[in-house]
Amino acid sequence: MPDVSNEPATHTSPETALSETDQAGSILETAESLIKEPSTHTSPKTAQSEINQAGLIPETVESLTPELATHNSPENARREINPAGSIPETAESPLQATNRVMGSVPDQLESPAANSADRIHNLARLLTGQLQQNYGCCHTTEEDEVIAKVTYPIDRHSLPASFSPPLGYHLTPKLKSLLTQLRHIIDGTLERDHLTKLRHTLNEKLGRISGPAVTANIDCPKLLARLADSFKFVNSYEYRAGVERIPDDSEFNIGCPCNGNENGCDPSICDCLNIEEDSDDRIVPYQISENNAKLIVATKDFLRRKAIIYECNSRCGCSGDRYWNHGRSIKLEIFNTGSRGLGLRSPDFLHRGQYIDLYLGEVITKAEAEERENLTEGSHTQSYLFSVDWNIKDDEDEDRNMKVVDTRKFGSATRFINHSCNPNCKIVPVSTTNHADEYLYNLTFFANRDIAPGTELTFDYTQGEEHTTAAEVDPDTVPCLCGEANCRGQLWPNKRKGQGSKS
Ligand SMILES: C[S@@+](CC[C@H](N)C(=O)[O-])C[C@H]1O[C@@H](n2cnc3c(N)ncnc32)[C@H](O)[C@@H]1O
Repeated sequence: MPDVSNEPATHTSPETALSETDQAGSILETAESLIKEPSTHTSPKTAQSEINQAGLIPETVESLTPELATHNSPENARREINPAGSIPETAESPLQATNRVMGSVPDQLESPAANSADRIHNLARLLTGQLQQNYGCCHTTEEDEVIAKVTYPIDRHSLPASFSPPLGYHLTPKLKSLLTQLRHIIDGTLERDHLTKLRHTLNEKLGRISGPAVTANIDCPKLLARLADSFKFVNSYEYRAGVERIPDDSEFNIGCPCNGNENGCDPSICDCLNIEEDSDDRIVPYQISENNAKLIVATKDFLRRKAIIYECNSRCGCSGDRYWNHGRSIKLEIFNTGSRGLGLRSPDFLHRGQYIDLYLGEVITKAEAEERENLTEGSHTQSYLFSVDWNIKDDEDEDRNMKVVDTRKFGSATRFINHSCNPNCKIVPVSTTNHADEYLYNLTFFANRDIAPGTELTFDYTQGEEHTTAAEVDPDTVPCLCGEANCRGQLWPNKRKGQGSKS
């Protein structure tokens, strides 16, 4: 690594000089082509007028380059900065001179009026002028090319490969500083360009979700990249190999005998009205919302129960249009919660019992879920598996028939719903068009209380299971950061990572 500092050791230590050089790496690369040309192409005078043309520097070139002020030819300039020669003695120290010179540059470069492309362009021109002054090189055509490259960088790799001053020359502190600034500005621009691209990609993906708008408000580049690059939003289940399904036209797929009147199905005969687990109660799960006559919501009583909904459908005597709110009717926003990764909220007011959305993703077999879980075990703490196990009776049944919804790579917006020990949503199993397929149904979110706009939506990942107490926290399990007064301290008991279970 060459010594790139011509300052006395007291001003720039070798370590600092080296690290500055490293920092300026890609700028040095950018500037390489500037110094390949012989010194005859552009005189210092031309350089000065070009720099002034750029509208950057109110002062003269001489005032910006005091070490050159007394020299009119590149020859002299070369001798001046040649390490073999001596730095002329002036009234001020080299550091003072550098500070004085550099002091005026950042102000202009940081002008809030200038956008990043302008700033790069201006800085590149300034840098070009400085290189011309110091090394007496720079061909206008080549300069234009370099300016074009740094002004409109497509990516880091489009910049030239390396830069070093001509043999026997050192970079002045001012040039080093300019190069470093250019590097920072280019880096900032590349990052902003990258973020803009990611946002665009993500917005396109979000735009393909059916129903009211789903938006993303994500400031963290890493989270944004994860979502834009490696996640696909889906509007229905994605069935994977080995998942067996009973066809919709199966003879076992029958509807209720109700002929449907304005009171809905008859609880005494309706086969769709669900039967609560461990009871013979037939429950009517819906009612018209007390606060919004146009809204059908899950009843308060139903939200307290552990039950599945068999929704009436086209095979029913009532023609299936009575109880159900078909499709999502609220807007959603994915946002960065900070400590718990991404989360979900709605800008709309949600009424207690209001249908929110489905939990969609890849439908896989239990064996496949175990394989996927083993593959990711230990590499992260996030889990996106939800068991569809409402009708599973025993271990054998589970091994043979249980399906799991995996939302790690494919999913709906609800896959961003985080856990809370005091949740405002509930996930309910809902069988819709195919009541015959007892091993496959929808996982459906409802508001279990009124929810103000902008409130994070949460549900209990161990809903329906026995809960541990805060005193029983397993230090090896995923700690819960819901922040509620009744927080149990962990997401899943006993190191369990899968979050799904019977509701
Ligand atoms: C289904 S994802 C929820 C979305 C997730 N936050 C993300 O950024 O993709 C479940 C994961 O979110 C995180 N998480 C959810 N609720 C949490 C909580 N209360 N405390 C800590 N982490 C939580 C855990 O990493 C968990 O494995």
